[in-house]
Amino acid sequence: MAKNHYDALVLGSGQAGTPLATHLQSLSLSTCLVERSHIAGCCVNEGCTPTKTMVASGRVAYLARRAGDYGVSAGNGEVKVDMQKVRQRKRDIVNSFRGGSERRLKDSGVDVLMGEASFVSPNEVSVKLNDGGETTVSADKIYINVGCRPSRPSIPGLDDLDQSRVLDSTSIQELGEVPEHLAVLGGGYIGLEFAQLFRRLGAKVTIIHRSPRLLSKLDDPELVDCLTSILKEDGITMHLSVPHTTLSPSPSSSSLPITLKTPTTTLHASHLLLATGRTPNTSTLSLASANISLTPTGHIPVSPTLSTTTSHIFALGDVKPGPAFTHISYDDFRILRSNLSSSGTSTTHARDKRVPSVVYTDPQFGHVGPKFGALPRGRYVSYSMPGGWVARGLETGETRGMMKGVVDAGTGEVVSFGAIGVEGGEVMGVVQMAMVGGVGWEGLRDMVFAHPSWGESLNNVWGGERREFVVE
Ligand SMILES: Cc1cc2nc3c(=O)[nH]c(=O)nc-3n(C[C@H](O)[C@H](O)[C@H](O)COP(=O)(O)OP(=O)(O)OC[C@H]3O[C@@H](n4cnc5c(N)ncnc54)[C@H](O)[C@@H]3O)c2cc1C
Ligand SMILES: NC(=O)c1ccc[n+]([C@@H]2O[C@H](COP(=O)([O-])OP(=O)(O)OC[C@H]3O[C@@H](n4cnc5c(N)ncnc54)[C@H](O)[C@@H]3O)[C@@H](O)[C@H]2O)c1
Repeated sequence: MAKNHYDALVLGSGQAGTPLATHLQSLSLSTCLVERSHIAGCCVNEGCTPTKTMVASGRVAYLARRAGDYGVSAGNGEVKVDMQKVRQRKRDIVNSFRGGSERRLKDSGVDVLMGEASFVSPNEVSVKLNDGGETTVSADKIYINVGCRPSRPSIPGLDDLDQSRVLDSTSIQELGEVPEHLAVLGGGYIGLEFAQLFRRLGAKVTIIHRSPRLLSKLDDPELVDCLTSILKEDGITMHLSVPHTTLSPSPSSSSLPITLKTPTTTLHASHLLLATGRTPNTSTLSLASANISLTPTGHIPVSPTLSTTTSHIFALGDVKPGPAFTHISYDDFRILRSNLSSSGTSTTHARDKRVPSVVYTDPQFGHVGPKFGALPRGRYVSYSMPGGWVARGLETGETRGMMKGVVDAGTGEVVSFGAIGVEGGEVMGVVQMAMVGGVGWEGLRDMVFAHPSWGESLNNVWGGERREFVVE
């Protein structure tokens, strides 16, 4: 039975809020968690877990088509996809992951309220309960972990389309059949992962992107261009540098019901995926009642220890500005956990220089370090090596991709690293560890890695194309 006053109140069962709630309760602090939709947040229910589960199906389809390259016969390269089975496999894994989180919360003794939270005052939150009614709870400390939702851009004609064909990153995962022609608006993480997945499952796919290069958040031109050519090789059509698109229903005679017009092209699609970014879930939180104002993008500004302008209220995960990843949200939990103990002096600064990320295309694009355009002033040397130099890649028939390390010319420290490869995320993780441990490029060059592993290529990348440059 829920109480009215708690030591701690957690709003949103995201990647930080769920472990934080159980941790607080384990410290004998009475804790309540409010969640409006489902326990375990976006990552488990509609983000990382389901998408990577579906991407695995796409990879199997890709390999089945290439079976002949390996001397294996698999239906002469003709691959059939049962989308309902792909979806069921995804649903099963999501249910199992969510079930685990629900059990852990229940066992911990945290009070869980399923409903929508909004502030009444700096210490009080009203909860509109999902099964009817409303209640108010108060707490000494409040932790906001409400995440983001897919943005709906304002595009002329969007509202005139048959909305069952207009998809976002959540609804696309519930399709029961493969679209005939998927148009993807936005060439960021979500756009690319779904574009390649549905191409592999059998759809015709076209990406329309605003900027001249895909993946604006990972701006190294050499790496992004490498991944772009791979996606083109996979049969994805791209329209880049498209300043605006207009949409309209196609004439009834057309089998493809969506018409997209850009300044240079007109195309027809069966489905449209909106992958143009995510909006923080702050508009219904009544944050003004807690004396918290928002950034122009609707995020909650925080200090390096994650406190808001109201000192007993903290914000964690995607709802604050900065990189929006599960591992960052979970690290926000770690920072608060550390600071709950008397010796804790943890801040976000420690990780700022070395945020890792992986775009789960195949090959993956793993990256760690600042964006190319955000390298601090200094002298650098970059080393680039094509995937065709990697023994493991040649042996497994997976040479697409490249690796690139950027090194401080004075100290030899690796400043950033990108790996496009089948296990690009794992190789990047090895370099991330080297960066944290102060192992420079020469240490990696001379490290004894097992042969023939992907990691072994870290001996060789420094023999690749070498470029010196200065950031003024
Ligand atoms: C398609 C997709 C794929 C992704 N893939 C990856 C990946 O591979 N790797 C990666 O690191 N990241 C990935 N992400 C991003 C990742 O999912 C998020 O960064 C991660 O979930 C962290 O979110 P969070 O902790 O801020 O909160 P979330 O996980 O977003 O949880 C917030 C919770 O708060 C609830 N909530 C919102 N408002 C209220 C309210 N008023 N009252 C009560 N509850 C509320 C929501 O229902 C939700 O459950 C992906 C995202 C998407 C959409
Ligand atoms: N593998 C992962 O870690 C992973 C996977 C999916 C999502 N995510 C997280 O979720 C976030 C959101 O993903 P996303 O792909 O929606 O956003 P994004 O910001 O990564 O990419 C959206 C892109 O769409 C472009 N765009 C915006 N409006 C447009 C328009 N009208 N026409 C054409 N292009 C337009 C933007 O310029 C931008 O580059 C990611 O940035 C990431 O933090 C992570």
